[in-house]
Amino acid sequence: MNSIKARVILLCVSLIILTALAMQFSHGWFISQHNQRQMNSQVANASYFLQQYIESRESNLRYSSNVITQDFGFRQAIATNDLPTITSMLTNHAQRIQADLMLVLNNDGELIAGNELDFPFTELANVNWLDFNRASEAGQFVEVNNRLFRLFSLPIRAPHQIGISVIAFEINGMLLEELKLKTGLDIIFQSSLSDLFLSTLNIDKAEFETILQQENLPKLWWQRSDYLLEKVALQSSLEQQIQLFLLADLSVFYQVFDRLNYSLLLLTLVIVVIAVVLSTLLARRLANPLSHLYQDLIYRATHDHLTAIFNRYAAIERITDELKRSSRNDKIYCVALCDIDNFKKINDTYGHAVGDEVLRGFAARLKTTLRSYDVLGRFGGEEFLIALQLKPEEATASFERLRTVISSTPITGGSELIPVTMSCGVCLLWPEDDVPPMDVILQAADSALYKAKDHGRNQVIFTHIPQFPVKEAEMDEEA
Ligand SMILES: Nc1nc2c(ncn2[C@@H]2O[C@H](COP(=O)(O)OP(=O)(O)OP(=O)(O)O)[C@@H](O)[C@H]2O)c(=O)[nH]1
Repeated sequence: MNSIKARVILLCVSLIILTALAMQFSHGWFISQHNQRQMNSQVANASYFLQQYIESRESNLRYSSNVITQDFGFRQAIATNDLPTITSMLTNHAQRIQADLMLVLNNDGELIAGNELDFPFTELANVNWLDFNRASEAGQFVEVNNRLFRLFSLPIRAPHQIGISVIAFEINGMLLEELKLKTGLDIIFQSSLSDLFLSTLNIDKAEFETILQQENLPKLWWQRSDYLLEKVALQSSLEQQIQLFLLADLSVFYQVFDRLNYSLLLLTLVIVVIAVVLSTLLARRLANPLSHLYQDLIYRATHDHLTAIFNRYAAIERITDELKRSSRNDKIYCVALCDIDNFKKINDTYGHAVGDEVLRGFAARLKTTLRSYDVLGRFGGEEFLIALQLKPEEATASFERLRTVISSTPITGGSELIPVTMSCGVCLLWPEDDVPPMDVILQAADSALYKAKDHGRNQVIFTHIPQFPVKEAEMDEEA
């Protein structure tokens, strides 16, 4: 592919991919930050909602419980320690106000009676009612028979305090599921001292303990936390043994996030494909004229405009490169300067335009005679530079053939057929010798050319660089 075209396509596609990647990255970063903020605020709202729910249910019960604590018959039953009456009244009232637990303590905090329960009444004896009573103004979470209750107390006065009424509602699985529906989060109550564990998650206490111990923070920027777990500070729970946790499952958020990401990725791919197509079209429109211009410039810089062969500098450059790179082994390198004989006379006789035509014809004839990998360049004026790689025994014949190709047939100039001869000075370079500098080679060839002119023109004179003696024997062999 044209290199300008390839570069334009590469540039456009790289820019698009870079932009798309930056978009993906910033989008991912902002969404995940947004998710994190959303989750934090959802957890905070849920925590507030839970506390409000518990407080409002508690205050409703407080209000309804006042009816019994102020009931004359109830107070009389307590004063006379009429346990059957107290139990029956507590049971009836508890059913009416939907309290799960209604107890009566004496002023010393000892349990006297309670409503009918679905677990042995003796379990209540395990609760430290004295401690509970001390902090009874605020509601308390208390574990009874491996079940969790929210309790509060009310004094029973007649008019002096004759006992304490304890009222509670149970926090059970059903209630937690209901609260989960309202908050959207998983709720976990557990005791730090016993086996009590209530949760909307499908795991047991041991598994939850493992989750608690795990560090849930992602270590690397592309990693994600699967969940957000927050401990809710309970205002008061006896000896702080009851703990409440809220857990947000982040996978739901990430599902939406991933779906968005995949559609963005797809969009990016579509954009990249469109970019490739458009940049190819753009590159074609840009590159074609540019590459023509570039090739034209290169051609002009390296070719002689009259003869359409290499100019002096391009020819010298190629010869220098070949001398550096080529492994000539058994071949010699011949650098020749060939000059049209008495060219001034042609100009003078036929005019400059015909002279130009002769120069063109001369170059063209040499070009068709030489091999494609031989170097032919216009050295200046009517002087030409030729470089051939030959076996030593081929050198004389090859240059003689060139000389004869020129002299044997006249060159057409205008309506004239003009006989032309050339003289050549050839500098021979042997493969085992060091390569002399180019100007030294050219100078040697020029001296040989001068000799050829001096000896009557239309001939080829071979030479060598003085410190690189010519292998006479090999040349003679061929001659
Ligand atoms: N038409 C034409 N003439 C050129 C061009 N470049 C150089 N010349 C002429 O070539 C002639 C070269 O003349 P000389 O240097 O005296 O050489 P010569 O007449 O060939 O004589 P010898 O080289 O000694 O055989 C000059 O008259 C230049 O003006 C060219 O591009 N076109």
